[in-house]
Amino acid sequence: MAYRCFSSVSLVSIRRLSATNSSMAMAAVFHRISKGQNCTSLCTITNRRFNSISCPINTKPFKNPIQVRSLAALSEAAAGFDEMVSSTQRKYYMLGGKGGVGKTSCAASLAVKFANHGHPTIVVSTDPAHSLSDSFAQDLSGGTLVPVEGLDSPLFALEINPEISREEFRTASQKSGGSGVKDFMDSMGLGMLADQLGELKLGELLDTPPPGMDEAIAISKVMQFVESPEYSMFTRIVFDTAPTGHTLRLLSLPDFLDASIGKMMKLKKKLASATSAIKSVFGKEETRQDASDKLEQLRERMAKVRDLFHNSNTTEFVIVTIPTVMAVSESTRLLASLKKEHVPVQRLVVNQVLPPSASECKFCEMKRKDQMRGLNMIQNDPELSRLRLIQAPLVDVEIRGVPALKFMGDMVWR
Ligand SMILES: Nc1ncnc2c1ncn2[C@@H]1O[C@H](COP(=O)(O)OP(=O)(O)OP(=O)(O)O)[C@@H](O)[C@H]1O
Repeated sequence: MAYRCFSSVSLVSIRRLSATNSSMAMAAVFHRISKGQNCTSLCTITNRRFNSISCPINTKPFKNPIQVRSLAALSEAAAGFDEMVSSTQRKYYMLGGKGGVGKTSCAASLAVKFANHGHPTIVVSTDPAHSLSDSFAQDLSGGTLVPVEGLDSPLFALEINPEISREEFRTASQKSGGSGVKDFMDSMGLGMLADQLGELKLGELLDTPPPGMDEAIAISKVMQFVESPEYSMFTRIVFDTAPTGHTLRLLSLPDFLDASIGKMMKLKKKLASATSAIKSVFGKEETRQDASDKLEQLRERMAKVRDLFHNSNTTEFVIVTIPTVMAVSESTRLLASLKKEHVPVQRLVVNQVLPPSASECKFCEMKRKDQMRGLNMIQNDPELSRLRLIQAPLVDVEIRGVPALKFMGDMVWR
């Protein structure tokens, strides 16, 4: 049986073209793709056989031309990248959505595009299960800013190590009034104050942190970087966030942590007189002061994170989804929660949409129908349909490495 790839877009060919730096040829390929020509014409341009997704040849035309039109109409919606790139003021973009829909690919491709448009950019992963390194096909781990190779403009990546950040927080809290101080106060016969500490349930908080706490700490860590004068040159910060559940909890966490840390600080002041007698004996005042400063800094940063989430002049949350009923339903819930938290949202990326094709096999036909259901849900949802819809086609190989991300960025962020 003869086989032909069903996807109109081939990264295999694009990689080859980008390796020869033939952006004109890439533009020609993409032009043909966007005109809905099938893979045969793309193969002709690139003179390359596809070897990824394939299905039996079936030259049947579409049964339902409305479906094609509807997909095409969606693809005409542009991201409004000009607006995203225009200001030289620092902007934060947070990309989030259901697991596996393409958040990292979209975030990384946006960061590459910003960098290529003259914005020194940082792309940050706050997902404890990082995939930035995989997406860029480079080792970006280590919890510090790492330059991304393969671009002419400055792009740095940061994968926050939640374990290390949590440990820092735990140490600071324990030194400044957490369970370490509780034991200490107990041993000094100050049981009443120790009970007050117990009420804060700090031990519990630190030993079994609520989901999302890693993220909140991660973001506060990012603030540490972005506030530092050394990094003031960066004008675009793109966050690749964890799947929806984490993100939602994260949004309410700055308030929660601010309150918890606030309680700790208050208590710290109450304890000041009691500890002043002790400190001379133990000579640990300096350490406690350091820890206390650290906690105060964390609190200030949390307040900044909270403000940042809500400032539509500087921040935008971009929802990423795929055209399936499950993913769209989750996007609806995410948007509702973001609205409730007053987080600015303007754009919805619908990723992995089957590109138009002149011929159709049974599998593609079924898949396209299925995707139409998801797309219709978006169009009929009063809230989601108000967003700027951006379509990203399904490509036939994994999106990995800078050339592939550049290609994706040019498709999505237009
Ligand atoms: N438009 C696309 N066409 C083809 N493959 C894609 C597309 N977008 C993403 N992918 C692939 O899907 C997989 C998941 O993508 P990605 O890691 O970006 O998703 P994610 O939402 O960040 O996942 P997670 O929730 O696990 O962090 C990757 O292998 C990626 O290359």
